[in-house]
Amino acid sequence: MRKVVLVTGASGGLGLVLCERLLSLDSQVHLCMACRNVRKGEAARNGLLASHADADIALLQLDVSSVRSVLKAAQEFKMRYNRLDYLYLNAGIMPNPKLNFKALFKGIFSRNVVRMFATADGLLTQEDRLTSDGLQEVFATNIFGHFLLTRELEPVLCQPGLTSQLIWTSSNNARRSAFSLDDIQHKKGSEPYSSSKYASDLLSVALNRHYNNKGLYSSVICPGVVMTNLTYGILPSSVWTLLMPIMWLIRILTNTFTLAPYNGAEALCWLFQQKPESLDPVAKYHSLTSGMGKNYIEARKLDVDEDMAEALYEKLLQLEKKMCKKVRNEEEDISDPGQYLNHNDTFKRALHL
Ligand SMILES: NC(=O)C1=CN([C@@H]2O[C@H](COP(=O)(O)OP(=O)(O)OC[C@H]3O[C@@H](n4cnc5c(N)ncnc54)[C@H](OP(=O)(O)O)[C@@H]3O)[C@@H](O)[C@H]2O)C=CC1
Ligand SMILES: CC(C)=CCC[C@@H](C)[C@H]1CC[C@H]2C3=C(CC[C@]12C)[C@@]1(C)CCC(=O)C[C@@H]1CC3
Repeated sequence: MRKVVLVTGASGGLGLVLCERLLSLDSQVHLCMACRNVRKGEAARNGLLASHADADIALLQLDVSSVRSVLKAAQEFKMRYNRLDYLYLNAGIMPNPKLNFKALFKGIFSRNVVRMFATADGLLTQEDRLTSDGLQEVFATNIFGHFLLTRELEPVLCQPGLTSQLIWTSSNNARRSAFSLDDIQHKKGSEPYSSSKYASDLLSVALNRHYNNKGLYSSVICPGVVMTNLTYGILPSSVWTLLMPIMWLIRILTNTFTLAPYNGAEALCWLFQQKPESLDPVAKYHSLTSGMGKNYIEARKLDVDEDMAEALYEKLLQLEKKMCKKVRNEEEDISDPGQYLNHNDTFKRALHL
């Protein structure tokens, strides 16, 4: 049976390279590229068709940070396909990153240098903002939109007698101390990215608990440090040009500097080829590249506990209920113009007109 695959954030970076690699692994796949920017999506699709002329590649307009867009895209997907075998939850943002140069300089001369380059612990902060739904944008994009998408796609993901996979693009930058159950959106801190990536690790564990019995399996991967728009946004391009030779040297020191998106996508592709039942529900699958440029995968235990995962899952369910109600109420208001006439009548009566 031909597999159906949906990739979020497919217009560039890791998502686009993943699409290319999936088509090379399985030319029969039905590939659906979910992109927020239709023009960019079309350009990406045309690029793929240039090298895979017979491939079945569809586009789906999706802004994961918008509740309305997620609900609409899920509806559209369910009208087009009756099942989904792989859902890659890959779109992600790290807005307005600030690099702490003092910490970087100190770290280079410390015993923790390798760890610092692998995880960026203590090196990065971001400035978050609110979406039009009133959610923190990093949380809405990296976590909540994907959670909602998964829930809305449950009917096509959980088909009797079939298994399916959710694959989250997490990060080495996921850090327990950046996340708080009392502030899951990270309204109060300055590391929303670390918080959201830790939340994805927790959520994957909880989803396994709730959905494995329905044939749905969730995994998280870390692509390593990859040169994409997300990383280029951290420093001015002239600085990156100067740093690139050093970045290649660092690869000898740490296998997490995968650098090329092709290498970073290794774990994403590896999971595509695995039986979901054989995967470890509490592992993170790392794409690694040796100093000689060889790609390989390593599974490392997640730093999560089940109770915390469950508590986050419950909070997300509550938020889902609240946000969907809000959006559906707003839609009813728009589709029932009569009520504005009624408001108008009440207004006129009040003025004795
Ligand atoms: N690069 C790295 O070193 C690492 C990256 N990651 C993770 O990998 C994933 C992919 O990032 P990467 O390829 O590096 O970064 P890019 O910035 O190159 O790509 C991000 C993709 O996500 C899309 N996207 C962003 N916001 C939204 C949104 N609201 N709705 C829909 N799509 C959206 C972008 O679309 P558009 O083209 O419209 O901007 C783009 O296609 C992210 O989750 C990131 O956190 C994890 C660890 C390391
Ligand atoms: C001397 C030298 C090479 C300085 C540059 C250092 C930093 C720009 C990098 C050191 C660790 C990197 C890192 C990321 C981005 C680039 C660094 C901060 C990520 C945050 C990118 C996105 C992730 O999800 C995790 C990465 C962890 C490590």
